[in-house]
Amino acid sequence: MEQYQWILLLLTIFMTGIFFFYHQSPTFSFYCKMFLFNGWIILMATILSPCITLFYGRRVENMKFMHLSILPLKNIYGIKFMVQGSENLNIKKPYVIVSNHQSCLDLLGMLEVMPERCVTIAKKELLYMGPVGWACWLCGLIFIDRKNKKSAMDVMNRVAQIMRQENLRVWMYPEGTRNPEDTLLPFKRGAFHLALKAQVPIVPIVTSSLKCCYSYKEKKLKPGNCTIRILPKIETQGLGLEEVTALAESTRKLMQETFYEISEDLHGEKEMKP
Ligand SMILES: CCCCCCCCCCCCCCCCC(=O)SCCNC(=O)CCNC(=O)[C@H](O)C(C)(C)COP(=O)(O)OP(=O)(O)OC[C@H]1O[C@@H](n2cnc3c(N)ncnc32)[C@H](O)[C@@H]1OP(=O)(O)O
Ligand SMILES: CCCCCCCC/C=C\CCCCCCCC(=O)OC[C@@H](O)COP(=O)(O)O
Repeated sequence: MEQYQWILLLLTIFMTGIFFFYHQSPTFSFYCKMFLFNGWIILMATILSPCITLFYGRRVENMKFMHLSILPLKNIYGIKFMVQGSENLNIKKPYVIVSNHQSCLDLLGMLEVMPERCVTIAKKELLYMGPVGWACWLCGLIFIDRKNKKSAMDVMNRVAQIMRQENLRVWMYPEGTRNPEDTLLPFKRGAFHLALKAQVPIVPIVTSSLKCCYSYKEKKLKPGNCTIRILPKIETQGLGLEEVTALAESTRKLMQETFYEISEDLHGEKEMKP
């Protein structure tokens, strides 16, 4: 046999193996789906980043490229978002969005409802993910070093200074990390310091439990319907910095109640856990 025929034969055996295992093992099919999910993001970032650098440079408007390139993932994986309360985002001025963070699927939900001129606060590690980090930087994401609290706070304080000047909305995950459980983690205070310092409102956005579509523990990724509820803004004008903790607590309580209310598999769950 010629060399290329050997290669074709090996490739066919390899693909048949993948096909076989994909249907035999749920764990293997989960990893295949995750590979495709991350692979798609890396591919899009690799193709688009050089073009965006060349034509636009770093600007918050590039977020629409992220939106367009990530959109197909929603259809590929059959994840449907029902959005409630969109009218609550009809605010012309800057504001801080606080949202719960369950898994990588939150990226799809975030892009589904993200208003114009909105940047996300993200962990610094994302910046080192090659083309993905480059794409995030081009879209204006703001990176914080969670291990270096002082520098993280400095960055946040600078954001507070510029968000009114630049008319920016800021998207934050106050839990500070992904949390697949049904009880929200205690809120970090960065988002609330930001809103109070810039004297802008807070808009809480809650995504219902994603367990119907995704669970890393159970190695599950399947089509499903989720609800995203945008709550009315919480005004911060006139509030002092001494009220940060109370504001963070009351916002968390409101979001936890909303989470139980909109998560179908948690209906009836009323008890508030600490
Ligand atoms: C174009 C093509 C595209 C294709 C490719 C697409 C790529 C797609 C990729 C997209 C990626 C999407 C991005 C998603 C990423 C999401 C994340 O990374 S989430 C993780 C990062 N985010 C956060 O961690 C935010 C939340 N954290 C905080 O807000 C924190 O408060 C903190 C600012 C990091 C500080 O940390 P820490 O000290 O642990 O925080 P606290 O416990 O809250 O505070 C302790 C203490 O300090 C006071 N304080 C907090 N902030 C301030 C401040 N700014 N100024 C003054 N004081 C502050 C706080 O009050 C506490 O004091 P106290 O006395 O105890 O009350
Ligand atoms: C040339 C070097 C190539 C490096 C390749 C790196 C591979 C990167 C793979 C896929 C990139 C997909 C990025 C998806 C981003 C999803 C956002 C997200 O969910 O971030 C997690 C963060 O909110 C919280 O982090 P932790 O829960 O604290 O952890």
